[in-house]
Amino acid sequence: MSDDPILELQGVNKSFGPVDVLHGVDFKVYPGQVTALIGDNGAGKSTMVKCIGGTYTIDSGTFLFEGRPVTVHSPRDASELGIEIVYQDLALCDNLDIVQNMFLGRERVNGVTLNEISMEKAAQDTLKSLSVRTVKSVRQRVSSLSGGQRQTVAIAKSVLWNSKVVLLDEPTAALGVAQTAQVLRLVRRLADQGVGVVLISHNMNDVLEVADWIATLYLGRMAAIVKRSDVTQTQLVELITTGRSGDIGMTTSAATTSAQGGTPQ
Ligand SMILES: Nc1ncnc2c1ncn2[C@@H]1O[C@H](COP(=O)(O)OP(=O)(O)OP(=O)(O)O)[C@@H](O)[C@H]1O
Repeated sequence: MSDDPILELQGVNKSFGPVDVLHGVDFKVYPGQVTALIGDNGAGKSTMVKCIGGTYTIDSGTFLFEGRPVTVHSPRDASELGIEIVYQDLALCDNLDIVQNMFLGRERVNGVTLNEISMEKAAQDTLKSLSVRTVKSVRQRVSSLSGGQRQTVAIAKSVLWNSKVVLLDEPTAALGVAQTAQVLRLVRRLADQGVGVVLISHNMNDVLEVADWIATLYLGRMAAIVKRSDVTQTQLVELITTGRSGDIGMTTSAATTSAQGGTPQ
């Protein structure tokens, strides 16, 4: 497993007119690990995710991908690097089946139109590689799937396209207990395949269960990035609500950088 981050933000700032939203944000995503991104409403999580996904362009700071500075000006730039965002409202088409959804807009690869049989097999193989057993047939229409199954299809789609970093926006927000457990297992398997996973979540139980690293945004600043094993739920709640927690609270870039000096054991 690599000790080098696959994606890194250094001192990133983003404003909307007079509204400063992100201030000097540092962030790292490691391949094969889950980094949770948490913070109160309005802390700047969505803005940060949209900067990573190319919906917004950063005003200043450095965006590194696989160690090289990159400019991400559009979702296309991000997806060409291998960055995929699975939004909460899942961009799936209800009237299409699982295969059609997984290949939507990408039916041609390197100028070659894929045939139905190869698309069906690729969809099946991807679900199998993630040990997904809850989906009976890849020819099932998405409208007939449960919330958990829909999340599964959206996450599997990112694997099918060899994404290197996948950001999941509140993937369990609308799910019950059993489906949440299923999706969290899938999140772990995604990381086990070497993907750098970012989990945006308000749910502390989910975060504590699945994350390797936890990054807390507070009023647009990175309050702390800590190893899951080094933090308690109480400390996380303090970080979210005050930006500090005893000796965990770190508001400087230097502190954040040293906190992420290595991968968790
Ligand atoms: N396009 C915009 N123009 C002006 N202000 C914006 C814009 N987008 C976000 N903001 C402001 O930036 C701040 C951070 O918003 P953002 O949606 O990134 O927070 P969040 O952490 O994702 O919140 P939530 O958990 O509620 O989704 C908020 O104060 C918001 O009002």
